[in-house]
Amino acid sequence: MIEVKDLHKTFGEVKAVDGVSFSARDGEITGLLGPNGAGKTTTLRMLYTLMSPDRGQVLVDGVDPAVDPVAVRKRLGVLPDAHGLYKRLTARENIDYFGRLQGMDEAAIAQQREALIEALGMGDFAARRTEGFSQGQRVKTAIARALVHGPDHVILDEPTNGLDVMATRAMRAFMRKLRDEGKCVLFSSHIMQEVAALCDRIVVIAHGRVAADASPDQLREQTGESNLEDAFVKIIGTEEGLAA
Ligand SMILES: Nc1ncnc2c1ncn2[C@@H]1O[C@H](COP(=O)(O)OP(=O)(O)OP(=O)(O)O)[C@@H](O)[C@H]1O
Repeated sequence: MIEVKDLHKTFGEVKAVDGVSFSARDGEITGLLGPNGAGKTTTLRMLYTLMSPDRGQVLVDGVDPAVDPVAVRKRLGVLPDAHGLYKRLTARENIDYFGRLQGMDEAAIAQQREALIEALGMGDFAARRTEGFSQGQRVKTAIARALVHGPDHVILDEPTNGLDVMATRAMRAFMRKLRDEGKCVLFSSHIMQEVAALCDRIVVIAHGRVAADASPDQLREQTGESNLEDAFVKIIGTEEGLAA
């Protein structure tokens, strides 16, 4: 379980995250939905130990990354907003390298890597250098790399950004599979349909604050809108920055 308590982060004049609290449970997909610039990426970065909060606390299975960042990183698989693949390495080599960084032995790396290549449909390009990969191929490689050590929790920053319809469907199916394995899946998106299609729980973020935190059904109920898209617009107060 991932818990976020009263997180704050300011960059100069910009209050990027202004008191965000929520929980993401194991065996559920939690979506952070918000318009461009709402503070989603900054929140996730504090969660996966890339950035420290000015104030507030993150707990991953009760462990605070400010106290034990290595223990937290072992529990997390992270697809960051910039995928940063090593372009001279093949997809397989990129995955293996991360397994070694996690201290795994070669047999375990090979087994996990091939299972992920199969699950993500990467067989056609796994032996190629990542230089020149399409967006979908890059995202898949970055996800396989993030999951090679078998983390309990998965954090994905805009996982379907730039993917075509087929790749998006495959990514959604993969996220459901992770959820059904009991993992805690937390992802960010500014695409309402995405969140509506996938999430057990939706945390709506606007201007660095949580504007709503509920299941899709509860959101419909709370707003009195049967259509989730209308419910989101009502909660956020504007359609700006949200893609249907
Ligand atoms: N390193 C930084 N330095 C200065 N400002 C930043 C930095 N990171 C984020 N910001 C600002 O903080 C605010 C929140 O940005 P953030 O990237 O968290 O939003 P987001 O919800 O992920 O948006 P998007 O959907 O566009 O990716 C924005 O105004 C952004 O310009």
